[in-house]
Amino acid sequence: MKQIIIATKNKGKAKEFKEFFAGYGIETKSLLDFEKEIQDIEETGSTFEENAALKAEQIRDLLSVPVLADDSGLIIDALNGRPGIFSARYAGEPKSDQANIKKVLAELKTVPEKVRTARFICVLAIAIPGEETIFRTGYCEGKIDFEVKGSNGFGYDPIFTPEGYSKTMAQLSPAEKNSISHRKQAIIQLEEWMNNQ
Ligand SMILES: O=c1nc[nH]c2c1ncn2[C@H]1C[C@H](O)[C@@H](COP(=O)(O)OP(=O)(O)OP(=O)(O)O)O1
Ligand SMILES: [Mg+2]
Repeated sequence: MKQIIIATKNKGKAKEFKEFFAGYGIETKSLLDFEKEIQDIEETGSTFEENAALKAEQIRDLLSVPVLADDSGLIIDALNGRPGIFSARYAGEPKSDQANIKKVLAELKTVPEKVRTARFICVLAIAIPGEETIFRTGYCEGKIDFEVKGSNGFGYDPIFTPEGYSKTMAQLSPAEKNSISHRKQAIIQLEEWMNNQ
């Protein structure tokens, strides 16, 4: 495989996938690279897998090429797993990283450091014309900070400190984040499949 379409309009994800796949000699294009506007896909599933499949399969059917989609989010133990599949729109529409972060910090205001445990999850779906969709999952364990720190990355990175680190994801360099992230772990799971393409 020489090229794969990433069914995302998230610039942060698109950039990370470009870097991961360059390492395998595969070129990526995201939905942001198309001149003709591609409609937003409604994420109506009740699991990360369902939403990843919805995104990958709709774009595959539209373009008739191999498509990868990423459905990801933040799972916070003290919030019973929220925001979970609702991570992107946790504070409502239109989706805003800043508003989402504000909501999470407010909900965790009185929660002590020790029990602020959380994990990022990334579910990848790969949809290829005429083939069955395949899935791979990656996690990154960590804790939710009390305040916003750093400006790299995207989403909840400024409030997430990965296990074993004393900086938030947004204070790590892109290369450091990409070596430990949930997305990287999911890509590692995909490696065997990629080697057979
Ligand atoms: O590495 C990450 N660092 C920080 N935050 C992250 C990360 N990975 C996912 N997240 C957050 C962002 C968003 O609030 C949600 C994903 O939602 P999700 O629907 O999968 O993505 P999206 O709507 O931003 O773009 P799209 O659906 O077009 O791929 O989890
Ligand atoms: Mg989305």
